[in-house]
Amino acid sequence: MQKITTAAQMRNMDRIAMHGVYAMAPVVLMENAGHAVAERAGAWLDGWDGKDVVLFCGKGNNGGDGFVIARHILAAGARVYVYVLGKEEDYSDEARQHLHTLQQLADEETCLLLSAPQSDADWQLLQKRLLASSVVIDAMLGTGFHGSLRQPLASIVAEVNAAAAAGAVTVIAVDMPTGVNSDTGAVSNGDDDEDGPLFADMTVTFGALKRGLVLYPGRACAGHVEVDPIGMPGPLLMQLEENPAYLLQESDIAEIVVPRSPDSHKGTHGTIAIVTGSSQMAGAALMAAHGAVRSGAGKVFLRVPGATAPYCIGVQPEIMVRGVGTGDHFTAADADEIIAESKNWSVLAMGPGLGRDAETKEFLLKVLAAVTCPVVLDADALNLLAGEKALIASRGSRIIMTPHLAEFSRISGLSMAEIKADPIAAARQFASEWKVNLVLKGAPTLIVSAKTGNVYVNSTGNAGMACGGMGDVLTGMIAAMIAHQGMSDLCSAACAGVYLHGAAGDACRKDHGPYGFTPMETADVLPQVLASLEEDLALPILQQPLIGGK
Ligand SMILES: NC(=O)C1=CN([C@@H]2O[C@H](COP(=O)(O)OP(=O)(O)OC[C@H]3O[C@@H](n4cnc5c(N)ncnc54)[C@H](O)[C@@H]3O)[C@@H](O)[C@H]2O)[C@@H](O)CC1
Ligand SMILES: [K+]
Repeated sequence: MQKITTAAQMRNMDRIAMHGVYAMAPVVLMENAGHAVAERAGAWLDGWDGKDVVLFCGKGNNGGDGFVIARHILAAGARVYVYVLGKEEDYSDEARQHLHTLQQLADEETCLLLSAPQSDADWQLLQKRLLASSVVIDAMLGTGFHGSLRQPLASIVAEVNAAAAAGAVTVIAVDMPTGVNSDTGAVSNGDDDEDGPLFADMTVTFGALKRGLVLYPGRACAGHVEVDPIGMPGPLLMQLEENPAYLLQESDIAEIVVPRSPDSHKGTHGTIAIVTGSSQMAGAALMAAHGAVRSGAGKVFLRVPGATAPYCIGVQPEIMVRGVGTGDHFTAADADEIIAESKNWSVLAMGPGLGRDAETKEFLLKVLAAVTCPVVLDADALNLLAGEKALIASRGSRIIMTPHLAEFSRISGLSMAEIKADPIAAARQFASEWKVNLVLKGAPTLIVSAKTGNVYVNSTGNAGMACGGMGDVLTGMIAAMIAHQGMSDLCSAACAGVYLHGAAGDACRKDHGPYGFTPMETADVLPQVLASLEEDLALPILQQPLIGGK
């Protein structure tokens, strides 16, 4: 599983690598970092031979990495213009040492060392060089960046972005794209194009992923990301255990969503109860139930308020629908019937289209206090339970809450700005206080384990999924995953549901276009997504075809 770190954790790791028992020379770590970029970017670009490269080296250690890169790509046949943006005397010892080595290689033909542009003529020359080159390497700022870009970096970044937009160059970022905060993903100058961040085609990052490479808006600046261990001692990388966060990838999901046993039956795959809806919003209930059906649930029961039932019965034959009571929303009087039935359920999901009537809150409180199966809470259930931390916490981590950002703001009491400043910390804090597994829906969606506090950052999904009903489908999918054969805990089920939901959205984007595909269509491609997940897995021996087939 790919770990995600903060700048402070990286600095700590660097410090132990250099000054602890490992006693690695700083100059060696920097050499490894620069060499890793030359190698990985070279492989990605089909080699350096004959390429004209413009390389910008900032005044910190990110710039020092740049001096190493210059030496390696020169040896590999590139012609390189190196802009040295810091003063020699201000560089760290290791960066200055690499600059000295590079200075010995400088000539007029293949390696030109230049200082920061000052006059109009300098800027015009820089523009010309950018347009005439094929690759730009950004070694201006890495994990040391914060705030908004100062000059001359802001103007250089604007020139690089303009050259890239003109289709002239491929942009490689070293460790972080310049202008992206490595801890938060915040970018220089927010939405303003002026003084904004650099947009890279590829980023080679060191040691571990940085949060700013997986959180938006920074993630959109990074392009293709590769992580290189740069020779850090293995135990140090393993030690990044404090407040760990991980990127969820296909290989992680393939490990938890294992193929079904060939002798399984519908009882093996769970009885999923979706208890939700109101007459105004019957569709939300149906979409949640459909999400569960398409995720392979053994049986799906939909329980809706009595007056809502006529809109749901017969819509989809595989969903077993029944009305409870006679109203158009649930009330406390409906709770006993649900509690009695729940003894046969593997999981209960509530919230989509539930409505926010005070009587429905009484129903929810009564049901939650009595049922013993795991519960998924979404949408209006979250709004109604906003002040009920003690009741939720008393359920012993048997709940998954799935708020989007606005719902999360309402229940946590945090402002949007506070959440966006550090979503990973906000999500982790909430899961710990409420003792729940949390799915904080957004771009990207974060999942927090109630048991461990580990945070998982989803890597699938796209903006086409930003439409009503997608969350309802997700609720049903997560509920079905809880009952999936071999699923070890609620957090794993939440991770699987979120990842597969995003992957299904990505498949729809590919098939239908960037947006306009529906939540029901998204649920419908799930079997194909599961098929691609199983492709690389060996089939259990009994499932291998005996005759023919592949
Ligand atoms: N031993 C280490 O610490 C290693 C560090 N490495 C590299 O070193 C980088 C971190 O080095 P540093 O801590 O020197 O930081 P950076 O090189 O990322 O940046 C530091 C400089 O950025 C300036 N700065 C900050 N915000 C700015 C803004 N808004 N506008 C303009 N300038 C701004 C600061 O004044 C400082 O001079 C990593 O990203 C990585 O590339 C690698 O060499 C691997 C080893
Ligand atoms: K950089």
